[in-house]
Amino acid sequence: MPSIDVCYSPELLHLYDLKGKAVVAVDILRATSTMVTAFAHGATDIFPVMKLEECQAYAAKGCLIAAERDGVKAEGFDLGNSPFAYMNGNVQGRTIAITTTNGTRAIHLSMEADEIIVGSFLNLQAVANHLQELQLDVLIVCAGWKGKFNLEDTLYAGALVERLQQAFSFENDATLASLYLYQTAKQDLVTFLRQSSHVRRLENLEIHKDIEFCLQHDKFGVLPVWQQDRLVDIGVREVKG
Ligand SMILES: O=C(O)[C@H](CS(=O)(=O)O)OP(=O)(O)O
Ligand SMILES: [Mg+2]
Repeated sequence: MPSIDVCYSPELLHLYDLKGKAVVAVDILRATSTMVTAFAHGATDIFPVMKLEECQAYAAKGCLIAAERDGVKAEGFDLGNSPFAYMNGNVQGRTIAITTTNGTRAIHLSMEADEIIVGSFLNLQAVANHLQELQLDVLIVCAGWKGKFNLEDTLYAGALVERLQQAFSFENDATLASLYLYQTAKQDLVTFLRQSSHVRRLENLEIHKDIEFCLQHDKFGVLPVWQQDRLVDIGVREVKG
């Protein structure tokens, strides 16, 4: 039986051997939720990049360029990090280059894995189904915030563990803790996260609509995976609304 484990921060990745594993990179608020939303609305591929200048250079290649710093769209970019900015037909058939504070970094630091999958509550079951087919050991990599633990990515880890617990073994405290946290909070994730650092940090930016959106389960069947130098969607292209 393959195993499942949770890494609470990209800064802890040096403790794990990623070879032979499938990594699920997660940044619920909001980078991976936004990437999943972009694919669900027709984006063809996504380049997650670390630096603003690197991202800007993709404009010359015909890409839409997206950047978030301090929770807001960086100046001179087409898009920020709100999923709602990707829903009005503007990303249909387009390639996107994106850089955010935490999510794109988590993806880049996971490059040694055999497979990198982008997870969010929005495509929770699509990820769970894929992992059951793959039969690789799984490491859920929480993007956290600037190297620190966060609640929202841990809740997602617990939700994925709950869906996979019959088919995967887990004998580590990180996985158990994420599962227990999710089971405590799942009746009302929005209320549970009210005191979280992300909600408090970005409260003035009025992103409550984004938070409620990103906490919806199984809205999309998309399955972004890393292929060669970019993310592509190998899931079911179905927008439920
Ligand atoms: O845009 C977001 O929601 C966050 C902003 S912050 O760094 O958590 O303040 O970025 P992300 O890379 O999606 O975590
Ligand atoms: Mg985040």
